[in-house]
Amino acid sequence: GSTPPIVIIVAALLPELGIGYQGKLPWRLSKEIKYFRDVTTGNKRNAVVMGRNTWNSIPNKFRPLKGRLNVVLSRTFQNELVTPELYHANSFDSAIDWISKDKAHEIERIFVIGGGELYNTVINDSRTLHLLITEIKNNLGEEVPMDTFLKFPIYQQHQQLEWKKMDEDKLKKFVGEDIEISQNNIEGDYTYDFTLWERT
Ligand SMILES: COc1ccc(Oc2cccc3nc(N)nc(N)c23)cc1
Repeated sequence: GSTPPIVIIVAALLPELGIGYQGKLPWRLSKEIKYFRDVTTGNKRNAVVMGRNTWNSIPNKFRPLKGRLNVVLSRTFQNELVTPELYHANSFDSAIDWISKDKAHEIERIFVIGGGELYNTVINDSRTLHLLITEIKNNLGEEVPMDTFLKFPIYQQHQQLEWKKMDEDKLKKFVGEDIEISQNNIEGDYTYDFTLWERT
């Protein structure tokens, strides 16, 4: 069957595009987590694809992420449906192939949810057409400890940009009208905006 749209969803600290420190998110932004849960859950069944380290750092009681087909990638996995909510795959391609063939689950969207290694591979996959990036800024301009960064070629001015940031109307249409989109959100030391980027 045809492959459902592949969407990267990530929250990153500008300008370096930091996303983590020692396997954890450096911030706790409650409205942002609600946005992540609501967008990836959606109204029809979606898949969330993640690397093994990301899966292992989700507390047991919160995994699999509920209401979504969880797909975990590891080079040492056999390709197998472990439970109706959990698929193991040994590559991104074999995961996409299985999801595309799997009629039982009619997946609407495939969300890539981390971590860094998977993000930096999937951004270069021509099948990835949408990025949902929560752009975070630190209000105090202080250094936030980070050790994982997005290598996304989208903020460079000089090169012919293949990625374009869409306006808020397109973001609202993409995530669905029942998702509350507020901008310039302030929580603790951070201010953040929800953005949608499309490959031209
Ligand atoms: C440690 O496991 C996980 C780490 C990160 C993760 O993804 C997210 C968690 C919380 C909020 C998130 N927000 C956005 N915009 N994107 C993600 N991928 C998020 C999901 C699981």
